[in-house]
Amino acid sequence: MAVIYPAIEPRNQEASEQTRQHVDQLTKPLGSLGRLEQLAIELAGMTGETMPVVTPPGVLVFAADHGVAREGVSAYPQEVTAQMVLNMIHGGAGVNVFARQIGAIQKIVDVGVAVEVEAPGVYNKRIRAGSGNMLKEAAMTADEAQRSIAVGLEMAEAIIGEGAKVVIVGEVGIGNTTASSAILSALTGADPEQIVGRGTGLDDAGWQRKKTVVREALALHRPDATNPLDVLAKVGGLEIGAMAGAIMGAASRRVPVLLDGFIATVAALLAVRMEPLVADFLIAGHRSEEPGHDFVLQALGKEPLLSLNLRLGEGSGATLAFPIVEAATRMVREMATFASAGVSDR
Ligand SMILES: Cc1cc2ncn([C@H]3O[C@H](COP(=O)(O)O)[C@@H](O)[C@H]3O)c2cc1C
Ligand SMILES: O=C(O)c1cccnc1
Repeated sequence: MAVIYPAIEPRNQEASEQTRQHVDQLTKPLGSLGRLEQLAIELAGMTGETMPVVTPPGVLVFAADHGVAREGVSAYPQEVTAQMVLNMIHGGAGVNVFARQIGAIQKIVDVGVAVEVEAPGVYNKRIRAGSGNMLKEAAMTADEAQRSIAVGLEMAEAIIGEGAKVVIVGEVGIGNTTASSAILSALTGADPEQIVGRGTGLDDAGWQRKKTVVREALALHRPDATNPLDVLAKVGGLEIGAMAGAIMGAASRRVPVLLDGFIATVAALLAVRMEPLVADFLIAGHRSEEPGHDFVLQALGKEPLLSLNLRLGEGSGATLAFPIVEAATRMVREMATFASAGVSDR
């Protein structure tokens, strides 16, 4: 299968400029709403609407397992992935709580959990029963990597078709901070020593082991930094490919993407390396505790909205940041101007 990447248009500069002029007429000292003003101007460029609407948001959670989990690189066992998928179907995961709070459309997609979770409500897009152990073999074939991207593209279309005006991508997959770290090292040349973190909470010995696993997997496969698909196939993960596809799909529909933590942001970097204009549609939701997150945010040139010491994933940090994004659009639509309110301008 050869996945065809959708065309992506840059931001609409005229819409941004009109929104900038409107924001400067609102009843507040010039520039006093700081980054909220910048956010409104960026949202106008992304959507092409001078008064953008971001409700309802859509949350896509992609789930898959990782062969590398067998190397003791997570504080939790692999069964947790399937168990958390079931928990999400019942609405009990962190992301579900915060997604309900913001009135989000939610979808949970199985791209390759080790043991199939048969529950109504799970989108079955299984490509294989977990990726290969990157320490011994490629995580996926090139074909499987392309199929994972296609799943993301399809799910972005589905949630946008149901009305989502912002897309949040989340994930669950024990071992996926190892895969994300390997992708980030492969794409940027970052030293694993600097970007590999403790994930779910590894102790010192586990953390050292995880760094060694990433270093050895990269030495074994030598992924081509200029070929994001090669990187995804060799040291990536099924849900990470799907997240990259969904991010690309949203960007192609001019729907802003609100990024979650380390894993989602690494998926965004993959998407940007595939189609650079994707970067125009990204908003960084929060800064995760995972040390590689700061590194990948810098690579993308994005400053996060929140810094709450989160290290959960699932899309949780992005759902928490959403009210700020919504506030930026309400500021544009609902605040009075100096003229309309009869307030003296300077
Ligand atoms: C109960 C539980 C719920 C989670 N929700 C997200 N993650 C997060 O932790 C995992 C990645 O960390 P590592 O690479 O260390 O395995 C992923 O499942 C991610 O979504 C969870 C992890 C656990 C244990
Ligand atoms: O930042 C994240 O996305 C993250 C960090 C730790 C564990 N799972 C996810």
